[in-house]
Amino acid sequence: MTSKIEESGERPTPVLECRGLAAGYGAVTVVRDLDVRLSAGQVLAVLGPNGAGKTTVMTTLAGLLPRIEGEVVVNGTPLPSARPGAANKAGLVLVADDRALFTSLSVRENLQIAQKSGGPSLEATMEMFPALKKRLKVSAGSISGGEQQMLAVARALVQQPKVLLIDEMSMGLAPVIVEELLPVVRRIADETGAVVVLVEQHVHLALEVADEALVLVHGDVRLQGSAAELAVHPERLEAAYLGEAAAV
Ligand SMILES: Nc1ncnc2c1ncn2[C@@H]1O[C@H](COP(=O)(O)OP(=O)(O)OP(=O)(O)O)[C@@H](O)[C@H]1O
Repeated sequence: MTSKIEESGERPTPVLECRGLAAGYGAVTVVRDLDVRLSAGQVLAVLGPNGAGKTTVMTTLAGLLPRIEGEVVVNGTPLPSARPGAANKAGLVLVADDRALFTSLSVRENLQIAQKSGGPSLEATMEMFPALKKRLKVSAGSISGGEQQMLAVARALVQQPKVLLIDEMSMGLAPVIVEELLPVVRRIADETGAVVVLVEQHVHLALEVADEALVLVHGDVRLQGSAAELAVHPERLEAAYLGEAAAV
């Protein structure tokens, strides 16, 4: 069905927009000129070699690092720089690469701490993670790495994110576990309408679930476009990783 906005040719207000974002540490700029425009339910894969600036982008979007330049806009409202509380209130939720779980608390308690009034119930959230549902009473420190990652994502979901930022969910996990987890990311975007920004080292798996992708190299966007296009042109990805500028 075609929406009224599509019929009139207007572009819908993006859920997440970054314009001319520059990020870094103190006077040192490590990411430059990042432009992103994502609508509800879209998944962006942020790719690139070690040290490219991917985590810096995520922490800056979440308001944990001050922006050096540029704007971050959520549902049309510009966010103040370096205000993690304001970013969270606007609907940005970061799943950090260290997962930051309360390991001595149970899985259920980790989720209850994060729950928001009016947010989804634990039961509804657990539908996405049947394996975790069986582990609700177990301490978060005793579940497997894959289950801990599920818990970290579930804990973000109970906060009803408009923008879910997931930094390297596959860190330390076997590829077979990553193959199970990444489709859940697609489901989250499809079923909740959240925008998902995903930093991922498993490039081909990430492109399978993403709508858009960008490749950061030394803080510059070397390639940006449709994930499906990139998936069928691995040579463009290779060129970007090797430092040759290209467009999708
Ligand atoms: N706290 C910090 N202070 C100063 N420089 C930092 C800090 N954290 C990261 N950097 C530098 O910023 C650059 C980008 O780092 P970042 O962690 O964002 O890259 P990344 O793409 O996420 O890498 P990886 O894939 O290895 O996690 C690197 O040169 C790094 O040394």
